[in-house]
Amino acid sequence: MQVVVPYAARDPKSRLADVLDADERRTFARAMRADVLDAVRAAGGAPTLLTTAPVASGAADGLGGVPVVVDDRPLTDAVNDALPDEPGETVAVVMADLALATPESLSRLFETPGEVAVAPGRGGGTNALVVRHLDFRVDYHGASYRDHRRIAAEAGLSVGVVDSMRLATDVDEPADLAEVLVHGEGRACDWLADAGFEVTVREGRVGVARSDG
Ligand SMILES: Nc1nc2c(ncn2[C@@H]2O[C@H](COP(=O)(O)OP(=O)(O)OP(=O)(O)O)[C@@H](O)[C@H]2O)c(=O)[nH]1
Ligand SMILES: C[C@H](OP(=O)(O)O)C(=O)O
Repeated sequence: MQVVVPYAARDPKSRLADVLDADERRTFARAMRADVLDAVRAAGGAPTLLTTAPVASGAADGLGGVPVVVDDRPLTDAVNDALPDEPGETVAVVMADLALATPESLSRLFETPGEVAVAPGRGGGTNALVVRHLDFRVDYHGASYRDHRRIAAEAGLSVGVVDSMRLATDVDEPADLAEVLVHGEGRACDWLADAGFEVTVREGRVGVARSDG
């Protein structure tokens, strides 16, 4: 399956600016991207990185052999350009900030039936999609899960939904780092631990703290 992995290269993960400086956010975003690319390949997908600006390619960043498309238009326009334009074509879209994605969770998405299959994100977004019909187009940001269901319904397309904690967890805000430390198995989790982040439990609630940052 062709899998488009969108990646904002210029100022990634700006909502983590309170806990990571700009260089750290770039490094952490690259680590998440590498985890996602590894998981896509292990699930049998053929990833293409859809990036807003050129990226250094190399095996160390999980980019060895991955085609890179540079498109600096807004996310929705760039993804729509990559969706099927021939009958019978299938294209998946998997965000580069799904640090908990595993081959198993992605395989479940890829196997979910429907002219459109959706992995909703916590907070109303759309973390991953499989598009098997020409008439579907994306509209990201805001409550995009609801918007994508409406767009599919208006086009008369069937929709499958995958219920997956791993695919629902996009890493946007500092609190999401706890999810990566608790459930992560890859480079993003390792990078956070090396940077001094650890899980805290205060008054029964899980959070993160940085010991040497
Ligand atoms: N190609 C492309 N990818 C994008 C764009 N904006 C976001 N992305 C990617 O889409 C996914 C979801 O992005 P968001 O969480 O909305 O944005 P972000 O830039 O990662 O983070 P914030 O700056 O905190 O909003 C991530 O994999 C981003 O790297 C864009 O304009 N073009
Ligand atoms: C791409 C966007 O991500 P968010 O800004 O919700 O993380 C969405 O899911 O529509």
